[in-house]
Amino acid sequence: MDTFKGDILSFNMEDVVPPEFARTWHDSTPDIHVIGNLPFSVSTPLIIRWLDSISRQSNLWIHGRTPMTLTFQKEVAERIVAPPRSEYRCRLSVMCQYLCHVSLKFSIPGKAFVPPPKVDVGVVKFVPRKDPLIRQPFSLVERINRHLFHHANKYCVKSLGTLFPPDREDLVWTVLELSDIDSQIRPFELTNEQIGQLCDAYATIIRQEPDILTYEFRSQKSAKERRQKINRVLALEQKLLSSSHEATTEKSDEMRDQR
Ligand SMILES: C[S@@+](CC[C@H](N)C(=O)[O-])C[C@H]1O[C@@H](n2cnc3c(N)ncnc32)[C@H](O)[C@@H]1O
Repeated sequence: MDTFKGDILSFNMEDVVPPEFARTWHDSTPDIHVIGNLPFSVSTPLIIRWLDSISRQSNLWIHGRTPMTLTFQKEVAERIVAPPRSEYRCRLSVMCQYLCHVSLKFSIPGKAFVPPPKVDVGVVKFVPRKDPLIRQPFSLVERINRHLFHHANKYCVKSLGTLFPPDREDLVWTVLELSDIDSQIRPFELTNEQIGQLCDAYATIIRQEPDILTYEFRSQKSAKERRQKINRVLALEQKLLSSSHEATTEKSDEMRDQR
């Protein structure tokens, strides 16, 4: 049996598989199974990378819909499989579920490991879907979900507002109209299919107005915060200058009086 050593985050598994195991995407799953007892620090970034590969049918998934069974911190496993309206529903739920059938197979108590982690472990099986539930590029789906779940419990209209510049609020209403989504539904209540409709509507808008894709709410927000901070420093400087000016004036008045 061959052994490979390396960083799993950058390891390309494409050449590990003998060609006779390869299947086409729409065939049944190949006789290959990825099994990993992952360190918690690696599991989430790794699954995101592998989901990106699944969406492109690259890396190991060039050989077909290879399933995976992987360990996660129990709470992360709950998030991965969380249905709409669940308290665990988040960006990770949608990113995993739109590309894969996911199931929480079982949990392992932390004390079963040596050394025991402080939390329990959830074992999740992923089987790539023949047809993804959302037919848009992974980066676009990722962007929509990042914005949507930034305010998972507020009305959708608020989360969607962060996708567009403040003077283009009209586009929020266009997205809602095109996707036929109620502005008062909350992101954690949305089904994967509804999120797909939002992604399609957003894709339609950026085809017409590509600049919108580069709008970053966070950098706008931090630019605004930076401006506010600079203004506060300038105001403080001004205050210090005027109080030292007052002190100098008082002192020269005092000296004049003494003279
Ligand atoms: C939870 S332990 C599992 C050990 C063993 N595979 C088992 O099942 O008992 C995770 C292992 O992943 C290794 N590891 C951590 N980061 C890694 C990375 N980026 N690439 C590959 N291995 C990594 C750690 O050194 C550790 O041995």
